Amino acid sequence: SVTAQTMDQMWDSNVSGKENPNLQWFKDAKFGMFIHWGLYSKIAGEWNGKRYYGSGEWIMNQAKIKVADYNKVASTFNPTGFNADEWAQLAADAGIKYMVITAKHHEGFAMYQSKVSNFNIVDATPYKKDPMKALAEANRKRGIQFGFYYSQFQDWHEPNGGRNSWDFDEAKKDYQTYYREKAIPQLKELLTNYGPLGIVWFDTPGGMTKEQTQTFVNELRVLQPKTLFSSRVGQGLGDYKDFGDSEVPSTPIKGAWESIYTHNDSWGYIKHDMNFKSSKEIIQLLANVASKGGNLMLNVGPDGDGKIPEYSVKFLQQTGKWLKVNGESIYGTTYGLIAAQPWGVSTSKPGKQYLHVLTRPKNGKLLIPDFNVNVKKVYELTDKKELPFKKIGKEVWIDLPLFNQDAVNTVFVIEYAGTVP
Ligand SMILES: C[C@@H]1O[C@@H](Oc2ccc([N+](=O)[O-])cc2)[C@@H](O)[C@H](O)[C@@H]1O
Repeated sequence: SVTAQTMDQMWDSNVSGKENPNLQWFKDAKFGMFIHWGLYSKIAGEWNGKRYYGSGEWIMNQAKIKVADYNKVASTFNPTGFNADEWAQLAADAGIKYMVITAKHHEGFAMYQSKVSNFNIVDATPYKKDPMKALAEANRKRGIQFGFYYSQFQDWHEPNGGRNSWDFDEAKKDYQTYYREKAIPQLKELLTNYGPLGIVWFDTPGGMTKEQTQTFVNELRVLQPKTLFSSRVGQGLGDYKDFGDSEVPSTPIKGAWESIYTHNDSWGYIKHDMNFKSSKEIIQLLANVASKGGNLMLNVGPDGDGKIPEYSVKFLQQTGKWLKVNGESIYGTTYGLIAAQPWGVSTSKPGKQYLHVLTRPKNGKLLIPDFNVNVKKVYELTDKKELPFKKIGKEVWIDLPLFNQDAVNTVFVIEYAGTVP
């Protein structure tokens, strides 16, 4: 049988140990959209004719671009192609239940109207509009939870912000001044001006002691007590755990957690990175993450004109088509009680195991080597057609119907009585 690791075995788990009561929607959601969008989206991975690879949102750091030069990018940033309903509708069509977008990334530029710093999309660009107002509304209309990513420590625009060591001497920085004068007031704007937020997604803590982080968290939580804080707030004060980038735990994990993945190889838009994951890869990744009890938040990187790349649109819509008929085997499930097998993985609901057959056994005979419970019936999820099965000791053998070999994920349901040992 399957044993799940519990959170407190993880270093940065929620030290209070008591789970945030507002986590259920998150745990049932299973599938989220991450959006990295900023000035780096216009730079698109090329600076002074030189192409950069990896994470496009790091180009200011990779190319050691001076703040004075980087500011100029804002003066030509004009995403007239941005359409909030288009983005939220894509999320809905893809079967996505929550969206988290970068309000401010390490570059320090606010992708919303900020009274705290004029280095923002309304005051520093010809665009002069706040896209986050419309995006929050467009998601709310579709019942999609909405949240912001905020780089609380790294800010390469600010003399006292973290980690711009090519303009400023890191050792001379007073991070507390930056937190007090920019990060905290901006986070308060985000928790005040865009309606109820499902999530604040913090990234890479730094420059604060445990006590200072506790004060920081308390000061923000009072604004929206229900909002979930991601684990990268640091010091174990988050509500759910985020694994490293493009990382899935090897075994099931109890508690709320999330795997985050790029759709190609970059979070921010890079025009020369076409290595997009197919819908087959996305659907199988989602099943894999769900089988271990977690959420998948898949990223898209819109370009400088506010358009989501066509391959992201195409492959997400295809993923949505699969979820429309198979969503029962993902949404609201918990980790599978049948360990990963050569044919695929499992997810759970009370008295049910969903078998995600990613690779059809050549002879059509599917083996569950260790499932010593009273199996009541087995059927295919989509057409509910019952299938013959036999129990031999603790083994369960299922005769699979013919289905096309390159089907990305065909789901069968086992209904059983009793508890899986
Ligand atoms: C989602 C990503 O998060 C961070 O990168 C990290 C942060 C932490 C880890 N980690 O803990 O493994 C890995 C990449 C950012 O630097 C990056 O630009 C992107 O936003």
